Amino acid sequence: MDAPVIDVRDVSTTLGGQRIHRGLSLSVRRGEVVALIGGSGSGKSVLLREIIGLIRPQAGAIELFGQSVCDASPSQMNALRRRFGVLFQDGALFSSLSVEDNVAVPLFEHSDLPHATCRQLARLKLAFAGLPPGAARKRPSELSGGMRKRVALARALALDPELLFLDEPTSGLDPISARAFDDLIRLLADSLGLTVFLVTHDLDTLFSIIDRVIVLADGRVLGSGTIDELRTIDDPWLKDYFATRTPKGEAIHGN
Ligand SMILES: Nc1ncnc2c1ncn2[C@@H]1O[C@H](COP(=O)(O)OP(=O)(O)OP(=O)(O)O)[C@@H](O)[C@H]1O
Repeated sequence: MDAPVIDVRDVSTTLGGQRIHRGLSLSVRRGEVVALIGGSGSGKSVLLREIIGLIRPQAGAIELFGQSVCDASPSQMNALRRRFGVLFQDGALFSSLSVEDNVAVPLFEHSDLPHATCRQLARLKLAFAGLPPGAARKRPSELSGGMRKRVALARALALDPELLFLDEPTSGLDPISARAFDDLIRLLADSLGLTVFLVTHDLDTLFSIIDRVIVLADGRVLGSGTIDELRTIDDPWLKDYFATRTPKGEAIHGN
């Protein structure tokens, strides 16, 4: 069997004197679309930042593609970064750059291609993310929130990653744009064979595009599985969470 694409083992994290993760373990296989859920402050975003090497946990091991993140040298981390894309909650676009240059930045940084070629590739990624050609020369501030999310997604895809991290991808979007964005993520995962790991509060995302849900509580993984499997867990937060939405025959994607 393939080694997991993401492997988190026994991670413990304390930040500002607060224990956030207490021996947390999870893994994600190639091609899975996995959502991480949990109450506010349960440590989802911190875990995401640890997995991508921005924060170092006090204890435990994190591997991406079989390579340790915690022990990676700067050049090893750089090589790892080329294999994954990240879409942060606020998009983190550069307001002073054009949309196409925002998407081209990873190519400017990680390839030896001429800038004109990087921009051509950026325009392809923008089309892939569903943006019209006219958007490329605009500034991010001239686009709608939904379009800016798509620019950020195009940038996360700039280096043709195998793995995509998304932090609250549908936050701030109206329901129609949110569902369209969900559909785009699933389409990309299916057509490119991407592994997707996302943090979300959006139940519609879980019901529509996710293969497996991982629940964080009390600094550990409370459960992992399809929504139907998680409904059987006797936990007050989880029961309240799912009670906000009754099943309408929506089936979670098979696992
Ligand atoms: N740099 C930091 N220094 C100190 N504490 C931090 C830091 N970053 C996060 N925390 C704390 O860690 C805890 C977990 O934060 P995190 O952002 O991971 O929660 P979350 O599960 O993503 O929450 P939400 O769903 O509300 O976004 C919070 O109590 C937060 O205040």
